[in-house]
Amino acid sequence: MALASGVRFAARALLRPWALLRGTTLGRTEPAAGGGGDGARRFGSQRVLVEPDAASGVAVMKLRNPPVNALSLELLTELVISLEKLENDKTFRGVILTSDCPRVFCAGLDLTEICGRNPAHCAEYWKAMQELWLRTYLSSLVLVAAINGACPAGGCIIALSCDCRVLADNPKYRIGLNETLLGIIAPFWLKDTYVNTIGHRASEQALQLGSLFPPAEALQVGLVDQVVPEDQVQSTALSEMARWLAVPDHARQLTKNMMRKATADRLLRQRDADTQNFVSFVCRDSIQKSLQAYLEKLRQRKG
Ligand SMILES: CCCCC/C=C\C/C=C\C=C\CC(=O)SCCNC(=O)CCNC(=O)[C@H](O)C(C)(C)COP(=O)(O)OP(=O)(O)OC[C@H]1O[C@@H](n2cnc3c(N)ncnc32)[C@H](O)[C@@H]1OP(=O)(O)O
Repeated sequence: MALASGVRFAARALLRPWALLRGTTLGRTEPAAGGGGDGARRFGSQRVLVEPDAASGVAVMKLRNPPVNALSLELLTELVISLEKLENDKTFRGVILTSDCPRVFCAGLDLTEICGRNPAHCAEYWKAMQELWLRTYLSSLVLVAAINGACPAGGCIIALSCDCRVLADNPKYRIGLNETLLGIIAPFWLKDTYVNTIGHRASEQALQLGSLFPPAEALQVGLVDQVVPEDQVQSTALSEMARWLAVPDHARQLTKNMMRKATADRLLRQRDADTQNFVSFVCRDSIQKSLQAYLEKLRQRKG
């Protein structure tokens, strides 16, 4: 009951994002720990914490959906709204995207959103996923992913939509698109994003094998730009940000658009068909069974 109303609330907000601003902490600012002036005030929502620094024009956006930052409908909605809010505020030129959950950047799709759900819910969920990807991939802001934990599947896609990726050097923090291992297929726009980042041959191999790369291999294949000790992820992300912000915004933004527009347009042209494909695929009995089995395996793995 509570979940159903939460989902309806999130869905309404996706259509009318400002609806979510009422009755939540989103849009409300509060002093950041140890902060004083306007530049140190933070805002956010239940699942996304935003720490803006007006002086530098950089905000740190933290995913906070424990235990593993699975991309629930609510988290997707709140991420889109928080990003939009920063984009509309001309004070900000860059965002560092990171996790507030220990050891996990983002576990990808929230499998409970597509297991045992009706087609209408799966469609609504997938549209929210498309929306987040389009918003991040085409964002006018510089986005740096400070990857401080495991980063499979949908988590990897969020990181790949950023302009630059810094990964903590921990063998448990693997990154990649592992969909095939769940018996599902990455949609074409995830595949395109992969190819745009690591090239065709490497993507062909990694996608079919469902490879999750440990840090050194992720660096070697070009999936991330830097691998650094865990306690240096944030500072390195800030240094990267400074490098990107040294470029005039208009030139960088137009260049980003030139590089990414064709890929995004491909999804924009076939958004409804992509949604229908997704829904008919995940609602198949055989796919539902393999998703259930995968979730069960994850639950049993514990302890
Ligand atoms: C022909 C047309 C084709 C059209 C397209 C069709 C399909 C496209 C489809 C999809 C694209 C999919 C992309 C995805 O993102 S799928 C999700 C893939 N994610 C994973 O495989 C990650 C799974 N999780 C993990 O490996 C680990 O949890 C992780 C390494 C992230 C963290 O490990 P840790 O040991 O810290 O935590 P756990 O004990 O494993 O988990 C805690 C808790 O969280 C639950 N959980 C984990 N991941 C998910 C998830 N993705 N969704 C929902 N719930 C998750 C886990 O079950 C535990 O729950 P509980 O036991 O505490 O109840």
